[in-house]
Amino acid sequence: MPKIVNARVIVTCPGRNFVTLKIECDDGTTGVGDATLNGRELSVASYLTDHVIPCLIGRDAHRIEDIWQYLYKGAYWRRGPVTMTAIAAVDMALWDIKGKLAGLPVYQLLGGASREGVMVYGHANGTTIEDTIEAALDYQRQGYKAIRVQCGVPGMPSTYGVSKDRYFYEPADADLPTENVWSTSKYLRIVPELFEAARGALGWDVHLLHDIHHRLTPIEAGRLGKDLEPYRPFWLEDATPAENQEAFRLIRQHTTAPLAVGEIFNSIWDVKDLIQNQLIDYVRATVVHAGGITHLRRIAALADLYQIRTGCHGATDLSPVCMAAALHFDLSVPNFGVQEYMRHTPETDAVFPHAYSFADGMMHPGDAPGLGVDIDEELAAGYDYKRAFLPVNRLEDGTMHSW
Ligand SMILES: O=C(O)C(=O)C[C@H](O)[C@H](O)CO
Ligand SMILES: [Mg+2]
Repeated sequence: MPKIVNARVIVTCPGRNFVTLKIECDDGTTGVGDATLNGRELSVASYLTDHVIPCLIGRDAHRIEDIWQYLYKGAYWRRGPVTMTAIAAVDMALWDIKGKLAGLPVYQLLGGASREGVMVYGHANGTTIEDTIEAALDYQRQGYKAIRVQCGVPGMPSTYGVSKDRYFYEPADADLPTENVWSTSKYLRIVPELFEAARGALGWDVHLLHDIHHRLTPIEAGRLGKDLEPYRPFWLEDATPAENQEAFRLIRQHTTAPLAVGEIFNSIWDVKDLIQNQLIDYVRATVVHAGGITHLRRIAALADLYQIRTGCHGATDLSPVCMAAALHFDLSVPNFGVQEYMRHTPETDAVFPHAYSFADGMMHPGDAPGLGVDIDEELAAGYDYKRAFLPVNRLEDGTMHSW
């Protein structure tokens, strides 16, 4: 048996913070797992170092399911983003080790490829509709088959999804939370105009996506869905906060726009009612925040019964280790829908050398044994952790709102 003899957490900041778990077996085989929780990074680092790693030493690295159950049930305190991100990191690292020992890429261990490649969507954004369309045309020229469109809201100094850089979006931008301002009525006016312009410029052969980022009430989301229906959106994401899964029923009653939700979900219980009542079309839970490949497969299997497809979160705060794990998952599950791909900076890519690749709107995890990704520890050591927070959001009168 490959016995776990060592595990350590590596915190690095090649442009943004990443937390990585590296597990080592007695034969020298190592595996890596992403443990990054944006804006709360050190809590997961501590959870792993202080409470998980001591329990891993001496265990059989092949027993992925048993270790998952041990960490989930054994903590007594179940679920939550910190716990589930820590479990995910262990799970990813163990799949990586199993693949390396088998001499196979992880997707082969998950049942093999169910498709030739993984369709990804890129992020087109700009302060104005014109800038956003220009960015979207650039993505279309690069071969993207699916593009998320977000633009600034006139009268608002900043808007979610609009970045300073064309390709790299970093919302965790300050060592104390930046304060944004939000107006639902102004937002609801601009988005249909954006979609009309996007269809006019890009045509109908490209999928258009949009992220509402938890800001609307269910009935406001129903209104927006209706307004966007003529432009055939691929999905509307995070229309309303999802703590109350029932809220999506009201949106569903008013629009046929497909609904996606789940990037902040951490377990199957967050999405169970949404799936079983067929209130959504895409589940956005991803490997790092939802308990690893082992747990995400369980979520996908439940979703598949109800013809709901996957659409994993893939923003830049999910490290290339998570991206690799997500691509193995995406390639193998029968009910894959789309994968988000917000590319990492060259500094990040250098710290995490990886086998995955992009061509013609599709990605592939590559055929290196394991996850096909590693961390260059020497390079990582050159980038010290830098405290960073996600923004907070207020209405124009100062009331706190969801960011
Ligand atoms: O990529 C998306 O759809 C997001 O909503 C990005 C999130 O704001 C980001 O990952 C938060 O850390
Ligand atoms: Mg989102």
